[in-house]
Amino acid sequence: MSEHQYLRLVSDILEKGDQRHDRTGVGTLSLFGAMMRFDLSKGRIPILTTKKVSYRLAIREMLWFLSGDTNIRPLVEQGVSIWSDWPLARYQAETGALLSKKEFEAKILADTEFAKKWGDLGPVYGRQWRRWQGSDGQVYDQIATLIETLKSNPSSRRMLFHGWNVAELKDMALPPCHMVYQYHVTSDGRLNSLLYQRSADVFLGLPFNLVGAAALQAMLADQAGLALGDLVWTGGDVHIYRNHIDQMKEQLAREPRAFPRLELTRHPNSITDYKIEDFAITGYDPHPPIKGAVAV
Ligand SMILES: Nc1nc(=O)c2c([nH]1)NC[C@@H]1CN(c3ccc(C(=O)N[C@@H](CCC(=O)O)C(=O)O)cc3)CN21
Ligand SMILES: O=c1ccn([C@H]2C[C@H](O)[C@@H](COP(=O)(O)O)O2)c(=O)[nH]1
Repeated sequence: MSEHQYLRLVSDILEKGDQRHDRTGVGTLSLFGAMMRFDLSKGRIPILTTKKVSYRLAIREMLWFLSGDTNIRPLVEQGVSIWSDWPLARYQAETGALLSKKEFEAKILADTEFAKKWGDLGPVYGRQWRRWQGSDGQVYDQIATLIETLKSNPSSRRMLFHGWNVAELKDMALPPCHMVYQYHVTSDGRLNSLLYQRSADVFLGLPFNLVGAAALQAMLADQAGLALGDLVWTGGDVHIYRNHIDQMKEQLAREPRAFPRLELTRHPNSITDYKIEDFAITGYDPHPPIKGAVAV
């Protein structure tokens, strides 16, 4: 029930992973189907300790999803660059301009019209979670419905939200990876969650996804007046990019430490009112960071 699960998954992939070509051209080692379970009930949050994880970026990303926004501008304003490569690639492909990521981000910040035109990722996570456009003409806020159900009918088996809106996939910069989140309330009032991730970049993406899912679970429990239970993570195509193999071996050689604690220091009335300052993480004592390039 700890970081050893992640490290075991890494060594399984390195040992038994299928060598595959992938969309990005980088190539991966991949296994299909994996599960991990983290106990959040004692106040611990799964932020990996075998490398330093920039967990604030992952929480900021989750708050951005919850805001319903799909433009990178508010992320860039907060110093979060993890989504900038995809709009930049589109800008370069469509205009032939050769800007660095830094130059592109500076233009996104300086020019609102430019940001509107080039900074949007299409109808990705935030759009589907908060404003799913139904074929009946109605707009559905899946997060609001989830919180209502957690409060009014916690034994429901229908508490989930989904990002895979088939009709809108073609307009997304990337189709959702962490695509279904399901919730469950135990008879003694603990909130469990299960995240299904169809595709997982085990070195760069997965550590962020675990932090995001745990932060979201903590906010939902706070909104619904519930305690925390387990976070179950399950992955489909679970892969290590070829240019991350050395980094993963280095990480495997490190001894994991205890996960840090998460406490929400404020209890806003709405899921959209949380701020990064509300997340108090204590006791995080990671090994040094390990760098790796993201496959675009
Ligand atoms: N190939 C790929 N992997 C991903 O994990 C991923 C995508 N693409 N596309 C969409 C988002 C963007 N995500 C990303 C992108 C970059 C980092 C990254 O570079 N992380 C570094 C440094 C972050 C920083 O400090 O700025 C890390 O060491 O965690 C992480 C997640 C997750 N997703
Ligand atoms: O939150 C995220 C977002 C993306 N990823 C990874 C998983 C894959 O390596 C790429 C997406 O490429 P696809 O070809 O669409 O699968 O991004 C992640 O791990 N976590």
